[in-house]
Amino acid sequence: MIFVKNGPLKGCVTVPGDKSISHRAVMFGALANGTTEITNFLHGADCLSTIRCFRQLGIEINNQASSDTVTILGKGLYGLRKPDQTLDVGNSGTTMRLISGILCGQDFAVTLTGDESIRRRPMGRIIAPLKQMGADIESAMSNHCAPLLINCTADKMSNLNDMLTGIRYQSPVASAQVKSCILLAGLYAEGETSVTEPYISRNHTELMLSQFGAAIRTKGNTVTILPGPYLEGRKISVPGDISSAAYFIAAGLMVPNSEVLIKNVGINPTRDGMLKVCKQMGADLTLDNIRDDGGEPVADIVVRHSELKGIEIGGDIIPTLIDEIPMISILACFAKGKTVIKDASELKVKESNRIDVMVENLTKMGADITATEDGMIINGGKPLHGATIESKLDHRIAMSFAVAALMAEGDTEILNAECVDISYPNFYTDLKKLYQSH
Ligand SMILES: O=C(O)C1=C[C@@H](OP(=O)(O)O)[C@@H](O)[C@H](O)C1
Ligand SMILES: C=C(OP(=O)(O)O)C(=O)O
Repeated sequence: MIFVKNGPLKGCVTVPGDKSISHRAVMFGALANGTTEITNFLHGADCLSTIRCFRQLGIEINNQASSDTVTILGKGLYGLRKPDQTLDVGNSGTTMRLISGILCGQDFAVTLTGDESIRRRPMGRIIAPLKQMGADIESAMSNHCAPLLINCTADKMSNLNDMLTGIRYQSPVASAQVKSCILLAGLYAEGETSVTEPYISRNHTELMLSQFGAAIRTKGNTVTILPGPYLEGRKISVPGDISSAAYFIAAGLMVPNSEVLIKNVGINPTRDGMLKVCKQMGADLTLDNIRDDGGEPVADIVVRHSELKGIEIGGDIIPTLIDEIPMISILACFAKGKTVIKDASELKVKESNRIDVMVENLTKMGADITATEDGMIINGGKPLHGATIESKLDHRIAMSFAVAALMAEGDTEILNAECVDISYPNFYTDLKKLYQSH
């Protein structure tokens, strides 16, 4: 797909539902008793993978493409059935890691796999704690990656009660997927299960599980859950995804004379690092109509073109903006001075190695950017020119460069641009509307 310099961006956009919250709503709805109705569900390929897996596990899910509402007929914590085939999570790390915690609590064996990218991503980070809980979970190729073989049938369990055992886990990484996986296994464990993280990662699991009736509490960086006994189906309204809003925030700030209103965006403080960073860089960015939507804070965001300055980004803010770093690194190319992004080595184990892929592609466009061990250094101010961009089938890379192209002289070609389907199927249409509507 070819993109050219364009702008200004004017008008209003409503981003689709939050990916993390959509996944969790399906999973917890399946484990609850009764009906769960999800509005503003994200119909991206990743969340559809979660729906497909839970259908294979015997859950009835009504999902009409014409409507944003999905209905789950939950069967309770012990209502899943053995699937006939291997479960395929597609490209979704969230599905793979969270479902593994749930499947370790089931009395049937199952194999989990996914696409080529998923089969390269590290699963040792969930295998180790799940094994500590007494689960029988293995990497099929013994390489700490998927396919995963899970067999926690009664005869395989080391615990005399045929159950998982609660653990106190000190996680080496700040990862909501690792944390959520262990907490979900904790629903099926004997005693308390707790996870302590080096920095707090997104807390949607904690907020939503508690609404479903789980006994879960947070103190500092530690979350503790008690087993079962009963989750109750409920209505869930999914806020717009701040990770999708990030592209319009950046485009509005970078392209001269732009003014964009982004409506109904989730601003949970464990996800809002991009807003803080933009402010610190000097952005003209305001939050209007701040409200609570079913336990998650939501706002409308107004951004106007701004002169930005480089800053240092690292430490506890990183998990709160981890998926926005590709976009932030492009923003830094248009800021005055130096931006240093550190403590972000997790970027290397996403859908692609997002440090290398950003540095490689931005260098092709003429940026002054260097990869470091745990991030990147960008000297802003060099004009960008069009280039051929390898998206590496990574949705966040494709979307980030579609925005960079608006500021680059000449054509920018993005290879495999359709991979945005993973989290934002209408992204290019929504972006175009903002610069073509006036
Ligand atoms: O829990 C989640 O929904 C997610 C957690 C993050 O991954 P990690 O837990 O690996 O940091 C994030 O990058 C991913 O897009 C979604
Ligand atoms: C890393 C991401 O997702 P996941 O880990 O679920 O594949 C993402 O959406 O940027």
